[in-house]
Amino acid sequence: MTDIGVFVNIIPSKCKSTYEIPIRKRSEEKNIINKNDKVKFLGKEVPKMSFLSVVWTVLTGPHVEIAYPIPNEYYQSGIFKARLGPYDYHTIVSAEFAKKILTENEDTFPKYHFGNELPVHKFYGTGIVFSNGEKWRAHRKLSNPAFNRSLSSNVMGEVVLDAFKLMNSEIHEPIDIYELLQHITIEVLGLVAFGHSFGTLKSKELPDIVRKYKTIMNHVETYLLYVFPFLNKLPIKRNRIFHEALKDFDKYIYEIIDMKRIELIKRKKLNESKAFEHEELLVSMLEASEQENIYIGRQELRDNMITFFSAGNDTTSMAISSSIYYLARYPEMQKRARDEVISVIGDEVKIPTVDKLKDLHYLNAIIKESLRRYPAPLSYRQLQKPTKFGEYLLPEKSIIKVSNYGVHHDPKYWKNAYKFDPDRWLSKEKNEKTHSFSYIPFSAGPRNCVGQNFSVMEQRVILTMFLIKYDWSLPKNSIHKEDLVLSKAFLFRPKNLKIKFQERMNIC
Ligand code: HEM
Repeated sequence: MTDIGVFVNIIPSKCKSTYEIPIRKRSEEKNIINKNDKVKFLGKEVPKMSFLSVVWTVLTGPHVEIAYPIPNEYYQSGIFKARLGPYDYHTIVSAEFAKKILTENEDTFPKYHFGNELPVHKFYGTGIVFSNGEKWRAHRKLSNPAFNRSLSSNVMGEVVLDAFKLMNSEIHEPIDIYELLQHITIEVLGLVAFGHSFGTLKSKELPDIVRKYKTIMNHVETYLLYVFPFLNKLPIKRNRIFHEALKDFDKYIYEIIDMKRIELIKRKKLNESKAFEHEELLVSMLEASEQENIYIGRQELRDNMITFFSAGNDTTSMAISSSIYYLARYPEMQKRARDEVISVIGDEVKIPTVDKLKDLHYLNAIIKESLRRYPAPLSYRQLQKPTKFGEYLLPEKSIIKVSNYGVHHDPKYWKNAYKFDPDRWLSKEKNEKTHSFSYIPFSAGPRNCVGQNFSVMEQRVILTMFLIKYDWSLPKNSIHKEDLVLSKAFLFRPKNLKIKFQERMNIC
């Protein structure tokens, strides 16, 4: 941390700022002075997080907006900025501003392109999450039908039954629930995306390829590598281990892709259709690319498969972990959720059907509330033109982050915003003070989450089966007694969250 000066915002703090922007047809804007082919926008300066607060949040927490609680000043402006390394990041916490960014045409506010040297780019490449324009539209066209065809509560349920076997052999000790859920979701995604079992639940010992994946993710999520990009270029051990793990992981994924392509060609020759109730994502995308006449190359398939695999596992694991955590912390909620599950599904450990899952109103409220408290903080965009947010005018190229976490805790729309309260989703008044964009865990608009139905189904299946099979609680010495403590990763995840499970006595 010697190069602390990188944090310092060189723009002097004053109440008015002046931006010089090449002329466009924007004469309707206020505060414009025409001058020699240039216009000057005199906008009020967006509130800036102090240097010390930024340093503190980077060192102690996962994200700058998680200054807890978010200061009211930022809710009044709806936007604030923080200097991270070489750039100013503008964070939106207003539902109205989020709506503006998310619902406009996807080309007006495209995804921010993280530098090619950054680990996020090296791992995800230019698949659906990070591409823009025509390339993104082609990916999305192939992904939508593929996701609809790959939903299967049976695959998810079978994996949970395997997890129970592993849990029962270790039930005398509190279990790291996030880690277990990661193994469950990796296994589900392996089967759903590639028709491939990674074997994460066969034994406590993790398969080598999954350990490599974790090494990669650990590196990709290291915040300091984004704040100080030069670190990525240093010939240090950490970077070398990352590149080696990435090479091995890629080789593994390419082998699966090649195998599936051959399988598909063989099936075509024999004129066979698969006898499964669902189709693997990879195969569905290959089929859709033929039907739509959209060519998808080997590397693009790799980028998308890796994206689905990764986007789907940490996010869903966090969502279920926080539900399990709150149910451990509030036993009366756990009992109410279990009573509901038993009354709708019965007291037998079995895979629930999709129809029944929809009738679990209280459980669904728990899932919604968990996603409100801890959504996946992802959406980075870059302005292609000067854009007004209320009284603030931001220049072209500004980097914008839509903080769904911030929006989800705005006191304008959420009473006791930091309280976990599933009943807020069931009460009649719930819609009185809301805004259509005050709840956006899966983002919204054209670039919303393509896997949201998949994830919600997975959360429902896993929580339902856990509620029938086990009672659970926080160990006496838990660091999470007062609140969920988060690790310093890029995405939200709990820090060492151990849960004590006990098999219920009266289940069939
Ligand atoms: C609780 C679980 C999940 C949450 C909270 C979540 C959240 C999000 C959010 C906020 C975005 C927008 C990102 C942005 O604007 O940069 C997104 C996009 C995306 N998500 Fe999810 N997600 C979840 C599960 C999944 C699953 C299970 C998959 C796939 C298996 C998935 C695949 C994707 C993809 C491919 C995109 C990019 C869509 C596009 O750009 O067109 N997500 N997700």
